[in-house]
Amino acid sequence: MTSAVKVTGVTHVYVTEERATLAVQDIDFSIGQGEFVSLIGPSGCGKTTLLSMIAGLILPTAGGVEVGGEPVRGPSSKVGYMLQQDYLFPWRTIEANSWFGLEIEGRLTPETKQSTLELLDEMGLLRFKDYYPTQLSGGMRQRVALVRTLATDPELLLLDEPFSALDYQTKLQLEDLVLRTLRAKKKTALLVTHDMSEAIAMSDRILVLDPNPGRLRRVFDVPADIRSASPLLARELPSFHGLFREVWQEFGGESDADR
Ligand SMILES: Nc1ncnc2c1ncn2[C@@H]1O[C@H](COP(=O)(O)OP(=O)(O)OP(=O)(O)O)[C@@H](O)[C@H]1O
Repeated sequence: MTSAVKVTGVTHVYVTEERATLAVQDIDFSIGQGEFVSLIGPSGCGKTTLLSMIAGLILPTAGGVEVGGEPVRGPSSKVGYMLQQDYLFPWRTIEANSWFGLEIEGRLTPETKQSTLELLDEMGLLRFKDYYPTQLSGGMRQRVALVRTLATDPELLLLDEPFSALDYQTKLQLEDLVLRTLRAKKKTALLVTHDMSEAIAMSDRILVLDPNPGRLRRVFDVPADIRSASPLLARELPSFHGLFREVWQEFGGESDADR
């Protein structure tokens, strides 16, 4: 079966007038169709660099990236991006913000408008369609950003800390909504997060990166009982706590057993 994402021997060096920075080196991994994978690691280990290469925003210095079996040579409508900030246009209504990606791709038709309204309905936002972003809460705005990302029907979603600016309760609710939606639509997702609990609660697999330069340190498979639970209930399972300890130790943390 073709991988949804294939990263092979990828290295990226940022070159400026002052210096060259080896951001990531010799990274290999693939993501299966419909799989949800998280990328975690200390600040500066190259998470955003990797996402940018998969999105086709920057090119690898060495190695290659494939999405849906085709080499990535630039941005593509196969890939959707959701970020920490929602980047909604304040002068556009929620409905018009939701269409934005379709408009840019020249795909705004009565049918795609209708399917966007259906997505707004799925996210519990239909009655706010004529509101403006400033009239919505942070969690609602991120739900609009999710609708805008899904409206173009990408195969792959790149999620760069989309929950990190939200309060804890809203974050858990949105994690649940995003996971249910992506599973139902059989989308492939790669999430960058600093939150180990979030990575464990949402993912099928977790990739841990080392910094300076960014390298793949370890891959964790998330047990089936966690994967079949909601992100909220997953956090109560004994296997969740076991995996949390293992990942924590990988980062150099201590457990009670070490003391
Ligand atoms: N545009 C750029 N020009 C030069 N160096 C860069 C650029 N972007 C990132 N870097 C460097 O590349 C390395 C990896 O950065 P990157 O932003 O990918 O890490 P990250 O893991 O996403 O960090 P964080 O968790 O803090 O967001 C860092 O050393 C960073 O300083």
